[in-house]
Amino acid sequence: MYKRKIYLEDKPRFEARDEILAAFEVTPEKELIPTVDALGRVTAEPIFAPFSTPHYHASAMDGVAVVAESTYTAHEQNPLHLKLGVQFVHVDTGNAIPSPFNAVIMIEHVQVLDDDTIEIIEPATPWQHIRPIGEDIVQEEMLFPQGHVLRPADLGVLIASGLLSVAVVKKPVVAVIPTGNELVEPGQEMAPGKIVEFNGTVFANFIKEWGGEPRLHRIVKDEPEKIKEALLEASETSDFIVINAGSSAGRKDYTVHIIQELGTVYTHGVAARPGKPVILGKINGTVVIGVPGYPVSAYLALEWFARPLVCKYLGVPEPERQKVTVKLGRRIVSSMGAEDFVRMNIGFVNGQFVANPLTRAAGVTMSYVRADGLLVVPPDVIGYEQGELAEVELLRPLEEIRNAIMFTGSHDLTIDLLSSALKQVRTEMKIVSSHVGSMAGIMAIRKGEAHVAGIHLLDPETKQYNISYVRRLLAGQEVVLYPFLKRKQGWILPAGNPLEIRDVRDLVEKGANFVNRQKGAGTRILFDMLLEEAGLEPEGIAGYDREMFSHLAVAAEVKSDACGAGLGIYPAAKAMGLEFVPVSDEEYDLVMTRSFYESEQFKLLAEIIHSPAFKAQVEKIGGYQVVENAEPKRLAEEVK
Ligand SMILES: Nc1nc2c(c(=O)[nH]1)N[C@H]1C(S)=C(S)[C@@H](COP(=O)(O)OP(=O)(O)OC[C@H]3O[C@@H](n4cnc5c(N)ncnc54)[C@H](O)[C@@H]3O)O[C@H]1N2
Ligand code: MOO
Repeated sequence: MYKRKIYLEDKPRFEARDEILAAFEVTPEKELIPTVDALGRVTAEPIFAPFSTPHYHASAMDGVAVVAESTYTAHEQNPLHLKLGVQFVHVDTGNAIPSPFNAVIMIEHVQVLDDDTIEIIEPATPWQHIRPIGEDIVQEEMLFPQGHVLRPADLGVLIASGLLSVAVVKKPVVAVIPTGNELVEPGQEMAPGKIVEFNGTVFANFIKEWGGEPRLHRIVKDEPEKIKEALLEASETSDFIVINAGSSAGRKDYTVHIIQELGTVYTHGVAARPGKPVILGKINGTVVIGVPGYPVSAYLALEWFARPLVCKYLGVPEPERQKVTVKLGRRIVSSMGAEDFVRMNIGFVNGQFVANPLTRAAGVTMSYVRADGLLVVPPDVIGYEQGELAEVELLRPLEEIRNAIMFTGSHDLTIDLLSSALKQVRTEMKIVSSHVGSMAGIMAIRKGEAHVAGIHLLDPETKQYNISYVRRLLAGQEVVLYPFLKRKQGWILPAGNPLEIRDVRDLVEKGANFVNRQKGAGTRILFDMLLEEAGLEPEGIAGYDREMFSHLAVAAEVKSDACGAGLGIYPAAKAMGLEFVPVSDEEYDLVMTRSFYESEQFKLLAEIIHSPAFKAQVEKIGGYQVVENAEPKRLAEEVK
């Protein structure tokens, strides 16, 4: 029985990395492979040209080959006539130049008088339009040094030089061992408590991308003997080992003890999050990296420690990510003494890169998938204020980020449809959305942190949507309120509407359990207005204080209670198979700066919004209508 290990170290990441790199004693092997398959491979030795290219004097143009010295008298006033086979021959591009000829005249500069006579009015200079032997490659020249990563054009040079096979560094074999009793192989039945093993596939493909050769092991149970057996076997057959999960302080986290028993543990725990509980050690002369189970922690730890080993084996430098300075759209808090890796969405707004953090939960794979970049907060920094500038490492090409439309405010299903329709017509464009609610959306526009925000805010006094809020919160700014959708708000009720709820009074009279939305939500404002109009008090509503943060959460609550009732949008009721009784049409509009409104990007969006295909898609959801023929309101002009 192993004692549970409770305390992990907080070793600086680079210290841990240098130690494991030093412990990884490599003797890279060479292999001879066909040149046609050598893309991305690393040359194992310098490569020399066995012969020159071209290997003969070749014509560089279509024309005639002449002896330059015999053309010197040619002049406009003194045209020179040359005879075929004696004073000239015809040549095409690439043809060998026969002796004694030493120059080519382009066919355009030749007057053909008859089948075997031409006239020229300009002399040729020796070697004009001839590619001499070795113009491209000289015999014995070094084509590539050792450690060169072969690109498509490099393969061309090798083949042209007759080198049909090439000596490259063998790919390091990396054993990938997933562990855990809760794991099942992909495709197997997933009973509650079972998790499909997917980290292994991700690791294998990262390793492939970096130039290694992964060997994905089947799942190993959390049993010390099984883990030991897998590690020992892998230590014989691989250059290094990546073992996943069981790295922390849980009751079944044996890995660290096993590595200790079989060899040495250099590190257990680095000062970086997520990814902290990493294990670095060696058994049987083979380096082992124990990466945490949580996917995002795992991917980061793999990159910190496995990538340098692959690069060391191949003898290539570790690539660095492109960095860009961004303005932070939100405050970022970080722990003192440890690095924090924050996944960020990035957009290009008003000539500046703006970034917002995604969730920091290490189990949310989509946060890594959706991230445009990583903000690495150093150990001695406790965070950044909103609006501060910081440097972010990019996970996507800069162009992709530059072309993204930053959407914020209240989320709606139709924004995803809009995004995919946009991508269909302009492959380089996309919408990146962060959902912060209508009010925060308006503030983001005010601070120049997004291009466009979706809002639906009812003014209880004027009974109008959106305009009064925009006037108040964006006073004096050059913004446009663009009418977009009407969506049906209504009662969300158990299937068949057993309590026969028709209006707000019925909630009280028929004893329904209401499910409310959080303060500030558009739907909450609507409900309070309905109460006031009916002369009812919040205290009279059972469940008024039960607050949910989304339409779907309300619907889920209603589904679990035969007397439940909520207020929300139709698609939420439909998704849960519930009854929907319409109450009002809510106006969901877009607010944006005037410069974005006038941009090509928005013109394209507007075109899509009003296209028959998009309208049909939106109406198919149910409870939605695209607003037609309504004038966008330009706010600053109104104020002037
Ligand atoms: N008391 C403490 N508990 C934990 C600590 C700590 O310091 N003290 N650290 C936490 C941190 S941080 C992390 S990260 C995790 C690491 O846990 P393990 O490496 O022991 O991993 P497991 O608990 O076995 O798995 C966690 C989780 O990861 C998913 N998983 C695992 N393997 C796979 C796979 N092959 N494919 C897909 N997903 C996988 C799975 O959802 C597991 O539930 O520990 C914290 N706890
Ligand atoms: O630090 Mo753990 O590695 O968050 O997920």
